[in-house]
Amino acid sequence: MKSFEQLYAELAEKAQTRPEGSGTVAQLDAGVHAIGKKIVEEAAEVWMAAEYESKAEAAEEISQLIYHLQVLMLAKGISLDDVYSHL
Ligand SMILES: N=c1c2ncn([C@@H]3O[C@H](COP(=O)(O)OP(=O)(O)OP(=O)(O)O)[C@@H](O)[C@H]3O)c2ncn1[C@@H]1O[C@H](COP(=O)(O)O)[C@@H](O)[C@H]1O
Repeated sequence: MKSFEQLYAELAEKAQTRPEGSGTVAQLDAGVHAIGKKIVEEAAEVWMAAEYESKAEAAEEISQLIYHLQVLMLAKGISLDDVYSHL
C-alpha cells in the first residue's frame, strides 16, 4: 500500500531513471495525447464502477485514475504543490 505522495515520488524516479519494462516510461513516451485518452477511459471506468460495481471495484478504478493523473502531471512537469495550491 502507498500514499498519493509515495506513488508520485516512485513515478518521478521512474521518469528519471527510465528502467526497462516500466509502464510509466512507456506512457510518458506515448505522450500527453495518449495519456489524456487513458485518463478519460479510466474516469469512465470509475463512473461505471461507482454506479454498477462494488465499492472495492470502484476503489480499484479510482486508484488507476489517480495513477494516470500522476503520469500526466509528470509528463507536463506539474508538481504535487502545483496541484495542492488549488485545493
Ligand atoms: N498504480 C499503478 C497503475 N494503475 C494503473 N496502471 C496501468 O493502467 C492500466 C489499467 O488500465 P485498464 O484497467 O484499462 O487495463 P488494461 O486495459 O489492461 O490496460 P492497457 O491495455 O491500457 O495497458 C494497467 O494495465 C497499468 O498499465 C498502473 N501502472 C502502474 N502503477 C504503479 O506505478 C508504479 C510504477 O509502475 P511501472 O512504471 O510499470 O514500473 C508501480 O508501483 C505500479 O504499481
